[in-house]
Amino acid sequence: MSLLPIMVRLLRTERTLHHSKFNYFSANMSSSPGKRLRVLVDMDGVIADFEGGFLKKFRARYPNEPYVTLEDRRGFWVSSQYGNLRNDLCEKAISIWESKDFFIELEPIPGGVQAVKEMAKMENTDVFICSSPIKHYKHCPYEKYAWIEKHLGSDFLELIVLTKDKTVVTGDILIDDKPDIFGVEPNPSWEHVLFTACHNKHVHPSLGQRRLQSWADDWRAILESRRL
Ligand SMILES: Cc1cn([C@H]2C[C@H](O)[C@@H](COP(=O)(O)O)O2)c(=O)[nH]c1=O
Ligand SMILES: [Mg+2]
Repeated sequence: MSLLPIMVRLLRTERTLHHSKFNYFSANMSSSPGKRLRVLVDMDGVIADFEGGFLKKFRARYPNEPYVTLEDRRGFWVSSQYGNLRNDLCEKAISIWESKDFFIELEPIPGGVQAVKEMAKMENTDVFICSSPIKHYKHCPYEKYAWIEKHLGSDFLELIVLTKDKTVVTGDILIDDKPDIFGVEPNPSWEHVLFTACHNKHVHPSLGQRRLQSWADDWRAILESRRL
């Protein structure tokens, strides 16, 4: 087993602690009520129900094929779990999210839209939607923009970051359902708060990693803790 991912996580945790200590002292010294915060919010699995939308469309298109219930989902990659079920199911799974209307028709995750709107109105707070598009770009990027406009409003069209590599985006917090987020930047500026989803419920958080169980959970407290 490679020790590299563990060492990277340890370094990130150390960096997070260092940041919070630094911010604590600087906040106290300046008697400032708190620093300006930049929050990055993921789309799929955080505000848009990718898993529910996928399962519904997979069962409708392939009614005679086996499928994985949301209860039995394990691991971030749906395509891998379906491929493990039977080789050809990997391609069939991919065909679902490569289809027109897949992304635009995703249902909002309960409480997500309201929370993001509220967050964006908070004083000293900048919110960006940070999402990874698929490489099959015919529909996905367009539909991600359309989804944001439909559910969050046109003002949020200014606040979208589409990237395969979230480590190059700077921010204080990244709320994301993917347990391992790596890229070219070994020390991303953000603290990754893991948003609970069917596929990561059983994942043990890495050292010091915080979770947001749902949008009913205390996301405001998590934001405020980074402001100190
Ligand atoms: C589960 C799964 C997802 N994808 C794609 C679909 C989305 O465009 C991204 C995930 O984006 P996020 O910003 O990290 O939420 O990944 C995929 O290609 N294969 C999969 O199995
Ligand atoms: Mg996601």
